[in-house]
Amino acid sequence: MDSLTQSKLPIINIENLKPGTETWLLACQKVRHALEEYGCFMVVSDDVLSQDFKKEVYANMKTLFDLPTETKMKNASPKPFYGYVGPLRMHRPLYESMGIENATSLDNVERFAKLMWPPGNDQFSKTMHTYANLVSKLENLVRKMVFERYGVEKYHESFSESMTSVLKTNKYRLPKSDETNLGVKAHTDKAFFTILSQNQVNGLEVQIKDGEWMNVEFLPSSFVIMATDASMAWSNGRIKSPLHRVVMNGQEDRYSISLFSYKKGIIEIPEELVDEEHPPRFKPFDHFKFLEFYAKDPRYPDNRAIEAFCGN
Ligand SMILES: O=C(O)CCC(=O)C(=O)O
Ligand SMILES: [Fe+2]
Repeated sequence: MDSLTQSKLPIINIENLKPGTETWLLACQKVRHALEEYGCFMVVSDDVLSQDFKKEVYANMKTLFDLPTETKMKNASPKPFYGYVGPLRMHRPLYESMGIENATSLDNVERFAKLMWPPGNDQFSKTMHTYANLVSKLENLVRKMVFERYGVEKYHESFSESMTSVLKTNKYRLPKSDETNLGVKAHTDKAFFTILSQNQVNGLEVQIKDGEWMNVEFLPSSFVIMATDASMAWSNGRIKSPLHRVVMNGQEDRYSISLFSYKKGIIEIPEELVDEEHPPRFKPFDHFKFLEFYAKDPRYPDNRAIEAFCGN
């Protein structure tokens, strides 16, 4: 049941894509296919994430997680999973994470940096702000491709206007000999899309079929784009929200960054995606209320959460 498979995630080239061109149309087709089949895919782009810049991002992240726990705990937020999440000795000893809300605004990153390093940390702020903007642009591009491929591009602009995001930085330390090597247990994400990168240490596994886990080998300068419960519901069940987990088998600590995009307010299921063959599976739902619902009752780490919240 729990076997690991060697197949690879689809890799989609997004460099120099221009809407309306043949290559754009082909890429949109591949994106939709990958999201329906796997719920995720990889993009490789040295333009978006050069090796030098990636080194800088992950070096800054290490300085953040090296801060004392009391300092990291100052990053609190009323929004679930936005603030500091520390390791849990019994259930999740290896993992900690730190969210920077709306890191696409330099002011927000500077405010965060002042909290961590009074009176601030210019290098950290500039680097993470630049990173957040690069991945946020990528998220917007992918979302545009998805909307277009489903024939609902007319909703993309207004949808984008109410998007917001959190840059969630994650650290997984190496397990001691008597500890579990499970970094994060199997779950589906609750954002709209997740855009993931990592340092050089692999560990992400995605369930591609029932019981079959695939080890994701990140290529240099790559991101994994992952669909979520919210994008699955938006697509009236066409897009897959993949179960994934992190398992630490390497020799070094693993760092990763998840950009979680959220829509402020209600997510409507486009009427174009509902027909006789595809009866409506979900009611319109408030994205942040869904996140709160899940946080209060995390009984279902998988997509049963969205079914319970707004399933028909
Ligand atoms: O670290 C990773 O690769 C995955 C992180 C993750 O699953 C999450 O942030 O939801
Ligand atoms: Fe996740």
